[in-house]
Amino acid sequence: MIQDGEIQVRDQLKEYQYRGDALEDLCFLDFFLETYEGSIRDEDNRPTTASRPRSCRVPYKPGAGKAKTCRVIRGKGHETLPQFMGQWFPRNDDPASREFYCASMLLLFHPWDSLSSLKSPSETFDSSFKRFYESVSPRLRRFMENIQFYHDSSDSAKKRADYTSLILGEGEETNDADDSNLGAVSEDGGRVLEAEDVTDEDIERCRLNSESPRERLFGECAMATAFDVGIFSESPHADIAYELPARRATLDEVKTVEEWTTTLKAAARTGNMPASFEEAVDESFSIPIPPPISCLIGPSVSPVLPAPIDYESLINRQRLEILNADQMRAYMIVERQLIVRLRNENPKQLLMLVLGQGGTGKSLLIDAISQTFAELGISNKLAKTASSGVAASLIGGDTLHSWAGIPVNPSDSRSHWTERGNKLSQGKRIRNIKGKLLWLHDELSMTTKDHLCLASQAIGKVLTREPGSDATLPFGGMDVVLFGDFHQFPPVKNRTGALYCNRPETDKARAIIGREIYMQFTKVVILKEQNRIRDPVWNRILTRLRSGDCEGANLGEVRNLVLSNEACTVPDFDSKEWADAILVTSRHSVRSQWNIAALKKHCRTTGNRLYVSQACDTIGKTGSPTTKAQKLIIVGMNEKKTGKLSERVQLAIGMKAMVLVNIATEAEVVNGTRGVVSDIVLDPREHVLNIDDDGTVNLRYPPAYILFKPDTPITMEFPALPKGLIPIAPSEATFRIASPDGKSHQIRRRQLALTPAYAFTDYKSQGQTIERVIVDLAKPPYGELTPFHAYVALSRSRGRETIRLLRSFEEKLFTAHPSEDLRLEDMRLCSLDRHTN
Ligand SMILES: Nc1ncnc2c1ncn2[C@@H]1O[C@H](COP(=O)(O)OP(=O)(O)OP(=O)(O)O)[C@@H](O)[C@H]1O
Repeated sequence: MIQDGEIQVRDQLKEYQYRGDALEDLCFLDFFLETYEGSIRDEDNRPTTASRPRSCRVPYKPGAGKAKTCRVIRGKGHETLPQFMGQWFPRNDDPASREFYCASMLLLFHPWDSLSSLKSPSETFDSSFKRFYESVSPRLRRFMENIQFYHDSSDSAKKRADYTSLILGEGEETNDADDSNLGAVSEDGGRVLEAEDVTDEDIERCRLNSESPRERLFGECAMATAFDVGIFSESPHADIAYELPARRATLDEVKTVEEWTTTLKAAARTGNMPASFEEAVDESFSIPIPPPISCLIGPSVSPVLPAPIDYESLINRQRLEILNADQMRAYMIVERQLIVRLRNENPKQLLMLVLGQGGTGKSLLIDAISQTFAELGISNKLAKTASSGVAASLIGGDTLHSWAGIPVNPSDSRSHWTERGNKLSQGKRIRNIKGKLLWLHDELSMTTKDHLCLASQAIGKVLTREPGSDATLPFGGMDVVLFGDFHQFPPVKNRTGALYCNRPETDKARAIIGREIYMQFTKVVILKEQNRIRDPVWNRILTRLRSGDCEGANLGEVRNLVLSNEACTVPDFDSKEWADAILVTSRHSVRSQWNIAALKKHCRTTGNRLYVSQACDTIGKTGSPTTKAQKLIIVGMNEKKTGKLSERVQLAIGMKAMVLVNIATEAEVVNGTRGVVSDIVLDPREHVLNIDDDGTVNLRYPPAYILFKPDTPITMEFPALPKGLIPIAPSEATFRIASPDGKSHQIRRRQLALTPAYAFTDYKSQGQTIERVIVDLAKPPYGELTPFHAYVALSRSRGRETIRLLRSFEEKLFTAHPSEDLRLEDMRLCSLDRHTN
């Protein structure tokens, strides 16, 4: 410090030792927390003010060498954060440093004048500390516990870092031959993770800690609000008469389900969906293409032309009456184009955008176009995709990546990306694209410039082999209609990748080409009539939210829907309408905790049992069970690294569920399909059931199969099963883990690819109409919440009667425009819309 113009070395030990008598009872830590050094002279002469009483000052004792300064006692609310320089304090559980630890604690927390007063000459620091500790205040005791907590936390973090460092990066060779090596000694002689180091408690702790504490807390706070407002309640289990546990499958049944699964997988691969199981097992099965139309597509070399077909008369005009003016405008552009194509009249390629707010009927229009293809008998000539699995399942399509066989990060370093990849994916791409007349793609807002370029390359590549294609045109000349709403989610983790972002200086070649292709979509129809939202006030709020123009009155209306606000009309969450309400949240932590609570509520009210399906993990080709050390590594892994199959899946009969993989076909039961679990049949090995006091059945193996009833009825039927039900057996995935000895191990996991569907993340909610929705827009612990999140979540239901917000929100979600690029693009698109007919 500088005193009287000179640099003085501060001696905090001396300052403490020479503290005035009034501060005698302060320990070393409190001395610095509760007092600071001030000047005697200046402060004493200063007049007091009514709002700020003069601080209490205590002079140092003589000998401190501080005649001009004193200690000033800090006022209320004036807090200090001490910073301890150098190494952290010793730990309390290491005998080797015990005396040092006790001396340090006494020095810090026991008031002293000289070091010799901390203990008598005959005793140890340990015994003096023990005496002191018995009478110390709870506050100081907590400080000591926190000092030790630092050591406990760093031990756990180190242990976890050791374990997680074992998780293997991609692309390494597997070594299934030697899977018992986890306890080996590494080449440099260091000891590696021993299986017996790990206990069941370690595994459970790791499972609980797989989420960050802040994320978990965020979820717990959401749940606390949900319990407070009566969405959930903790009722005792004792009075509930649960159903008898599910039956076990017979071996014959297991065999049958295996056959079904194999057949469904094969059907999904070919894209040819049989109408019945019998048809599927018939090897000669294939979708019949109606001869009159298919023979007209492609070059017509036959000298004898069949009589022209009146295509218009084959289309049911009555069903189109539902379409409003803009929907009809867009529909007719597509129909006219299709008929000209079918007549082989070489029309100009159609590249059209159909845009519109959530609920303006884009999906309905896609459905109307699909039905026209069906009525003309050419459903196999229509391709439908979306950016996400859920949106794809809503329109009966596939994800763009899966349909066009686009790898995650395609590179053209050695050869063009379309020429690489295994035969299976190349073959699938050809089957999907070949012969298509029209490609409809939904959820445009999440499609990047890169995606559009890649899709154009994939389609162009396949069509080069087709007569009538034009390699100089994007998509090889195929007609394309893109659907969406740019005010919904932009591309994940790549906002500037959105089609409306023009970044020629920074974009790479592929994005620049994608943007060029996008600019060729000059036919634009904007759907304006709102069909989902029936509440004009809510519609106005959402329209303003899209451009960040909400005002005080709008915000007031939204606040009135926050369940914890007094002005909010809290619905009866046990009523028929609200019992099925779905939560939309930005965070997985809230989603997963909500799903568990909702499933328990379902079980309590219906008497259906809760089952916990534990994934069956085995090691590579040997099939031996995983060791505890391996289990510890695996429970800490993100689901993205375990083939998207969860370690545990909660299940109950009657549960609302969502399928997480493409199970039955590319068009019927796919990733994102929602429905209800109508039966659970256990694995035949499940002899002795492990049932908790609350009736929960902890399964040792995933069930042999469940019966699933999709919300959208399926056409396929299975022998001996009621119509509309589909059996779902556990899916399989393989992934790798590594041990520190450099050996890697392939883990094979069997688990049901299913999740309870009482809560969705906002990304998964995009495109869905949800009759009753509870939206969570609270500021998350990490990352940001944008107006896109708010708009997507709040536009899922019909109005103020059917929407509630769980917690309060930040106003800027409603008052900031989501993107300047989008504001400019909106103007350009409006102008194109006016000129499209
Ligand atoms: N012309 C119409 N007449 C009556 N109802 C309609 C019409 N168009 C759409 N709907 C209904 O409005 C609701 C929303 O339609 P749809 O899901 O097609 O909207 P969307 O534009 O695809 O929404 P999102 O952007 O959220 O996916 C649906 O229940 C649909 O049946």
